[in-house]
Amino acid sequence: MKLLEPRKEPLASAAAAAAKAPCKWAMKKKLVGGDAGYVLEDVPHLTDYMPELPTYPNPLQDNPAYSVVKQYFVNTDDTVTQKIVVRKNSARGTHFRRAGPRQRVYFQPDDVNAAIVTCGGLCPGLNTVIRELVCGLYDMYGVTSVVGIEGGYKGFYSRNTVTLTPKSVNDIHKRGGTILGTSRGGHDTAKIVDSLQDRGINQVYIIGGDGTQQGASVIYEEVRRRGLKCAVVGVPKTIDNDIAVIDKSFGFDTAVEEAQRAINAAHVEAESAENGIGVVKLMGRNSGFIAMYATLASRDVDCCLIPESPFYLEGKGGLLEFVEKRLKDSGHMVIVVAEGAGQDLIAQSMNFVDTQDQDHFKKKTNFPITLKYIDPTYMIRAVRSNASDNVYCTLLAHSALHGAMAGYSGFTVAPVNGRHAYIPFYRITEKQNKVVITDRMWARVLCSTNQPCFLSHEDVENMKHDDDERHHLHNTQLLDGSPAKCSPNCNGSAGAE
Ligand SMILES: Nc1ncnc2c1ncn2[C@@H]1O[C@H](COP(=O)(O)OP(=O)(O)O)[C@@H](O)[C@H]1O
Ligand SMILES: O=P(O)(O)OC[C@H]1O[C@](O)(COP(=O)(O)O)[C@@H](O)[C@@H]1O
Ligand SMILES: [Mg+2]
Repeated sequence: MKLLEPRKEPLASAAAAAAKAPCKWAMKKKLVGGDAGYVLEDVPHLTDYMPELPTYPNPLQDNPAYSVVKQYFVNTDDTVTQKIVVRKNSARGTHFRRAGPRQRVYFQPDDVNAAIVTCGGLCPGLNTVIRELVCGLYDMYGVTSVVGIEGGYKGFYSRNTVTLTPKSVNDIHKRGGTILGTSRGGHDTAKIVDSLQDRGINQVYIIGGDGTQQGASVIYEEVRRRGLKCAVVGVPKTIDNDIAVIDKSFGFDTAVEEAQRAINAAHVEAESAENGIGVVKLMGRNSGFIAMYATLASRDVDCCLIPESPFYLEGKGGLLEFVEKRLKDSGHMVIVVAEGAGQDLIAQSMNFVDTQDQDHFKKKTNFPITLKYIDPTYMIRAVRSNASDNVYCTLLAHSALHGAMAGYSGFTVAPVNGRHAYIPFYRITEKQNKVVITDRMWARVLCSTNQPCFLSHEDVENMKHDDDERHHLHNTQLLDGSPAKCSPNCNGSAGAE
């Protein structure tokens, strides 16, 4: 395999490209430079536009549960590195502010009026995040006013609020969905901020995916424009695990686990029939992470199809040829298809998956098959979250409310390389995370299924080149105007290995 030549001047060209096409966020970025190429992509703080705000001692220091903690509070200078793999001469690169409780807070418990809203599609763990926000605010900070907004963003101006107490949310983590309800579709930012003002809400926790976080970012801008003391905090949610920068989204583990049940059923059905094919359709309109991880976890899958990896049906090296070969070799097979995979092909030419058209396959291959199609799409996201997601959701909720109490606003919270961090909205909304099919993880899938990659050598080389270009263009501008240096081994894609 051809190795790529080391790039000669990636940093200079990246800086020049950025200068030519300044991103719409350039003015809003809060970047701080340090030694050896260190960059902090900081999040806004209420004091950015309300410099005189008073502070108070953090009530956590009097909490008996925390009395044994060696260091109660996160050092104000602590940051979390975005890139964990470095070389001897690497620039230190991008960092985010470390999440956690601060020594001084900007809200007194009695003054806090918090609101929680869930938006977008469902995801296991939504109720756990709600529960832990409520209990955390009550138990750690002595807050006693928390309301839920029903029905997503629109609920701010079309519904009454519901009072949330530790008692009312006590068991909700054992249920799927969201007790608050959710919605897609548009919303009116001005009306939402009017509602925050009218109700005296000064901390708002917004749980949702990329669309929701973009909405939260605009809400934050409006809150700031009006000069309100209101912390706007995003908690990222996506069943597809397609949010950039963060390690993993909550509910993803649960979804992959639930998908195993469908794959097992498909395997049993396929094994029991002559030339049995079990097809499982999983969520993932744009990103194939659920299909990829469910395939790797199962070991019963013969072929995994995801939106990021193009494939073709007929002819040499096509899917049908592979299916025929695998059936001849082992008498049955399991195919996992992410819903966005080969959309054009499936719609236009085959109806292989959607109509269970067994005659079609027979016509094409002269080969009798028994096809069983399982569609657990909504089942994998409607379940309650598993133990590991419950713990994850608890930490997310705690990190979120520590940030709000400490006066940060206009940020989202998530683990980056295992440590929770406060991330500016633009970093998680500017780009969707996708499976990189030139990374080792996808190779692991191909190895485990032994399926062809359905790509020519030339396609693979072109993709590698495109990835390389993208990674080196991922640069940024410091507050003093100088370009922050992207390190020579910047891999640019969160979660990639
Ligand atoms: N680009 C956007 N800018 C501002 N708000 C948005 C944007 N996209 C979606 N929203 C708001 O966020 C809500 C949820 O978005 P949606 O894309 O449906 O789900 P998700 O947050 O899971 O991606 C929508 O109801 C809409 O009001
Ligand atoms: O039917 P709905 O509610 O639009 O949801 C389906 C879609 O939402 C997704 O699950 C992604 O949503 P999130 O990333 O916001 O969780 C897609 O995979 C799927 O196509
Ligand atoms: Mg979305």
